[in-house]
Amino acid sequence: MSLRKPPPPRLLLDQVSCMRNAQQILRNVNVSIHDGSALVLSGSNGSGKTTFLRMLAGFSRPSAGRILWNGHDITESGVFHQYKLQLNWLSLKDAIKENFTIIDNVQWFELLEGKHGKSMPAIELMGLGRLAKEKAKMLSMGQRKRLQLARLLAIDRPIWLLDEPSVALDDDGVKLLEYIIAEHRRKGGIVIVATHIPIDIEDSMILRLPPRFPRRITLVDMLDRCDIS
Ligand SMILES: Nc1ncnc2c1ncn2[C@@H]1O[C@H](COP(=O)(O)OP(=O)(O)OP(=O)(O)O)[C@@H](O)[C@H]1O
Repeated sequence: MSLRKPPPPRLLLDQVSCMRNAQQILRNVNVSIHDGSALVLSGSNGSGKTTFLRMLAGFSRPSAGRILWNGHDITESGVFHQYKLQLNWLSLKDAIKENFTIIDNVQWFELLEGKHGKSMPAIELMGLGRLAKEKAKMLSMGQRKRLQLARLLAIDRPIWLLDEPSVALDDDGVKLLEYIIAEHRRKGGIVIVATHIPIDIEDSMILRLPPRFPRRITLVDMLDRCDIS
């Protein structure tokens, strides 16, 4: 019998609640996330998936509870400085420079990381090798998503926060996405993904957020709805 203690979670959400626009979006969420694991956030439009990711990225604070990274509260400034360097954020806003080439769009981020040499292999893996010297403005939506994923690989940070990563990808693109997620986890990385479209992520934890209810009707709403003619 082994008496070795299990490792503490890399990320721990402890009774986390979150408000947005004066509405309660998340209530008392508890999740332990270990190296190599994946958390999938699902739920209808407006249920709070992006809000959840934004909170993990430190763009907003929990209204109650704590998010701990290596046992430290990420809202403490000394901790946040280190924590944010662990994050790789992919969102629908793609931050692609239209007049830069595809390779420059990736290398620019890699350079900011003080890294070198991963951009071209990442671009090739994502199937954009032949387009590397083209301007980004000529890319299709799916190719832009592939470019974002290449950037994710080139930057190579341990915690991936992915907001609808499969949107606009074709079947092969989704398979590549599933592959790079599996590889990242195999190396001990963490993946937290908000998605409507089913993605094949082995042994993932699933957090289904309940649908939002419309907020209470105010006097202004009622006046707006009055048909005064
Ligand atoms: N910029 C904002 N300011 C205030 N409230 C917002 C803002 N963006 C979203 N919300 C509100 O927060 C709630 C959760 O939105 P969120 O974007 O997190 O949902 P989601 O599950 O990611 O939705 P979708 O599936 O449509 O992407 C919604 O009720 C929405 O109206």
